[in-house]
Amino acid sequence: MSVDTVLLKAENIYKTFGATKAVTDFSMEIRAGEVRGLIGENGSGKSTFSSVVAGVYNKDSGTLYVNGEEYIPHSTVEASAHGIALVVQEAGVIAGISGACNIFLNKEKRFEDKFGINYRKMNQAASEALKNVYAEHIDPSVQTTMLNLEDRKLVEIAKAMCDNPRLLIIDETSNALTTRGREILYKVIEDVKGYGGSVMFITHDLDELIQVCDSVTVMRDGRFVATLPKEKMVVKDLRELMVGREISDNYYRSDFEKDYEDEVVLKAEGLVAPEIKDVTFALHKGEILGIGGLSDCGMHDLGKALFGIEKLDSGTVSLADGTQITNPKVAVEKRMGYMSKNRDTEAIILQFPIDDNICLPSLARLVNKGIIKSKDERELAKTWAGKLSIKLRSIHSYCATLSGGNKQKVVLAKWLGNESKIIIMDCPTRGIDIGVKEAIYNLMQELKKKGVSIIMISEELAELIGMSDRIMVMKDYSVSKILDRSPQLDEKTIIEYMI
Ligand SMILES: Nc1ncnc2c1ncn2[C@@H]1O[C@H](COP(=O)(O)OP(=O)(O)OP(=O)(O)O)[C@@H](O)[C@H]1O
Repeated sequence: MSVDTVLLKAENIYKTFGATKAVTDFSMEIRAGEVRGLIGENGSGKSTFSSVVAGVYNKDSGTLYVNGEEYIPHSTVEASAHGIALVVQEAGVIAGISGACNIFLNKEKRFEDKFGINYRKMNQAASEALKNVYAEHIDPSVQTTMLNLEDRKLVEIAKAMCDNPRLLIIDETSNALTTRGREILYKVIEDVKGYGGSVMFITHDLDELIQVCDSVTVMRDGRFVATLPKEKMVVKDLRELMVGREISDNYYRSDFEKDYEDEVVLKAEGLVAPEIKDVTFALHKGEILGIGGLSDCGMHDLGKALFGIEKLDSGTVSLADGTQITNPKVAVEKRMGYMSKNRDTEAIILQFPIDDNICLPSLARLVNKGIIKSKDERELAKTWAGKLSIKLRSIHSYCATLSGGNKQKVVLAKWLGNESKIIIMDCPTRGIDIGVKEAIYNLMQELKKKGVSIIMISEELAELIGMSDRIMVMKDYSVSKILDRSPQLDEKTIIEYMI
């Protein structure tokens, strides 16, 4: 197929959800062999459009063409039959069944013999599919619930790639991956290009976008804004096209003097768990303590342990008043908050309304004479949804109807609404657009000024350097170094202690 062939053409696509106009009069074309970025603010319609192309949603109107022929997918199975595969933003695998069963979902017939499905053959083929996406370390017979977030994503990528799709759609996946996972994803994209296929790549990371994509289409409020070739992909211009206003280049802190109190609010002493080795540190009032390292260095488990979710083999997490955090109930009572990296499964309840999610940690505070007035609940939820500019149709809508970035804002609203004094944020700006990122960093500084202490676990070195008072670098499940905020602190220094 020539690179001039238009593989996908979308003409005047409309998609609404009730009163929400998710995609409006949107048109674009992707050529064979092209890697096209698709960017836009949270809620601008990227996932909805890609889901229409991948057969998840029916469009309201407009026309899709694949290789010049009209294409009307009614399901992902039909889309897959047309060579279109989607890797979704969050949980894309089915829990409770093996990686192999996920990879060959709806394709089980391929392994049928006179005795039924031959799972040995299916596992063999799944091993091959995983190998093709550089993920041979995953055992395809293992249930996906046993795998970590990255490996679940790799199973999903293997599923999408198993029949060499003509168009691979990757919706905001890199932020669930480690550096190694991202390298794998980029190799897969190169492979698709190599056989003449195309990729639609959705990301909020503009540096990654420029590195990976040949061209980019910008969406705003469900509409087409522009398509730019690689040579015109400049971060500043892209930000402005997305947001429709100028965004400052430097949204991190500019102060470097010690700017937190001596008072210790949380002490972790000799923490030991399967993936934590003898971790000891103190968190101070008004401090942003960054925790960085390679994704499997133990920092995500540490976040859980500090909130009492992960059981410790030994060691203690204690607060200034002597309370030991042994479970999340005590943590919430003591005004601690925890934002999990696994948003859809651990941080919010998708099938609950937005207001219920926001109010969940605050219920004890909302009780008045044994009852919770729905007016109080609504007010609390509305206040925080407003402060964080959550893009929603109604405060009673289910969280499942929100775009990824807006779900992340609900998680934050939940802990701010409870007036948390200590917040553990695991990858707080994951899936967040550039405008909201700026707002979250400003909010962190405001919280700090009010004496709130923040533990920010992050895989983004720029974010750690830009926002932390101190950075605790972890390696092989233990603390390798604690670095003070300084204008001289650079990524290279942190990396030296990480690897
Ligand atoms: N299933 C649904 N039901 C109702 N509204 C929905 C549904 N899915 C998406 N929306 C709404 O459609 C709009 C576009 O959402 P979409 O998920 O496409 O945005 P996005 O650009 O992918 O955002 P993000 O970068 O945050 O992932 C949002 O207002 C969202 O709340």
